[in-house]
Amino acid sequence: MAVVPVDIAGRPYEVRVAPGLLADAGNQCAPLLRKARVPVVTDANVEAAWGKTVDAALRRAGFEPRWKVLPAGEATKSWRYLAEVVDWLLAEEVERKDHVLALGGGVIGDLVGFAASMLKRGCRFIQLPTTLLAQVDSSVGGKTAINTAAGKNLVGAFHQPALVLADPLALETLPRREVGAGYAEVVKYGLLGDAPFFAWCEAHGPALMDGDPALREQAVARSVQAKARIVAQDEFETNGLRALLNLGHTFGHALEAETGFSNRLLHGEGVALGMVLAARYSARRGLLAEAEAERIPVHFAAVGLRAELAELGLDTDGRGLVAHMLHDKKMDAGTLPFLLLRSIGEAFLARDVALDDVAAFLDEQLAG
Ligand SMILES: NC(=O)c1ccc[n+]([C@@H]2O[C@H](COP(=O)([O-])OP(=O)(O)OC[C@H]3O[C@@H](n4cnc5c(N)ncnc54)[C@H](O)[C@@H]3O)[C@@H](O)[C@H]2O)c1
Ligand SMILES: O=C(O)C(=O)C[C@@H](O)[C@H](O)[C@H](O)COP(=O)(O)O
Ligand SMILES: [Zn+2]
Repeated sequence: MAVVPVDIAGRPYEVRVAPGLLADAGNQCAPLLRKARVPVVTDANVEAAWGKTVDAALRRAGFEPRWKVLPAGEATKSWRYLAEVVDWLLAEEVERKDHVLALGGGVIGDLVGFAASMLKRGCRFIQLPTTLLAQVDSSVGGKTAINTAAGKNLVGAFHQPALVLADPLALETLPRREVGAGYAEVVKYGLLGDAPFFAWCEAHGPALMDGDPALREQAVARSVQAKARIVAQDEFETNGLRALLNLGHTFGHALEAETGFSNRLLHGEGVALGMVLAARYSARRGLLAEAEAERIPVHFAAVGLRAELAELGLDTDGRGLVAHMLHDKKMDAGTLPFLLLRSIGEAFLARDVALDDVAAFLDEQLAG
């Protein structure tokens, strides 16, 4: 088992990565659980695929799981389901020192983490991530949120989990499209700070996508190590380091908003397109060699991820996409810092980007 410590000051925790962790969830969580009754929140797809396994694991360890099953999909990260989860946790008489289990992808993790952050001014929670995206990114680092009509993740809190159990076996039931979305966030770690890891992705990405369990486990462990290093040094995204994890997200979140947070574009798919756009925009400004920038869409195409904005068939223009960006949480006194690339493996926050220029660039990309 790989154990990655996340050294957050005052609230350190472990990310454990190993096949079979879901089937052993009761024993893994037992030292943290104070009562027989254990609240578990999940979505309908995950319940169908892994509910019995986790239920049996908890019962074998002497617990009585209580289940709340939500609809699957991004629309669940909303005021409506936040209220529903909080009311349910209150009805279950969850106390501050209790732990809520979040079993699912980033949608469940973000929603349950946010609910836990506000329940009785903060109770504990454990992440049991079941998507590649959640295992490599969303279950670690304590960003929790819901979406609102104004945009992505606009209401939320920093609230760290007490433990993360990443079981690569969970990925065996995950649809290929969802694996691709999670893989985009894996590639992100290479692009933002680890050129050899991007080269590893170029070499192994197609086999990873095809299901190679050893490669998936390596990708999860290496991604979590990268994220843990960053969030331990900048938990609240204040010193510029954690902002690097937002590479591709200003473009990506605008695309998600434009497509209505729907199945038309998954978060990771938006991030993949967003990283291509960030790289090409960096090249347009003379910061990055064009040939380097083009390695990114070539790699995404090789693993079956859409890499061309024009292929999304959006009915908008550059200004329309830039309008969504004005809600970005990086906005600072009316200017929007952008994550750009100096090379593959070196992202940085540029504070001199004019939104009119971004809109003009996006018009070109939309036209293909
Ligand atoms: N907090 C963070 O740091 C952070 C980081 C990255 C992304 N996110 C957020 O995460 C969300 C996306 O997460 P996601 O990609 O995991 O999506 P998701 O939670 O919607 O899961 C994707 C789909 O896969 C299904 N599923 C999950 N696990 C499964 C399994 N093992 N077998 C079969 N089906 C399974 C789900 O029911 C869903 O239909 C977005 O809202 C994004 O903003 C947050
Ligand atoms: O953990 C972080 O920090 C990230 O930025 C990880 C991103 O992959 C994730 O999508 C995050 O939710 C985006 O952050 P936001 O602050 O722009 O909502
Ligand atoms: Zn993301």
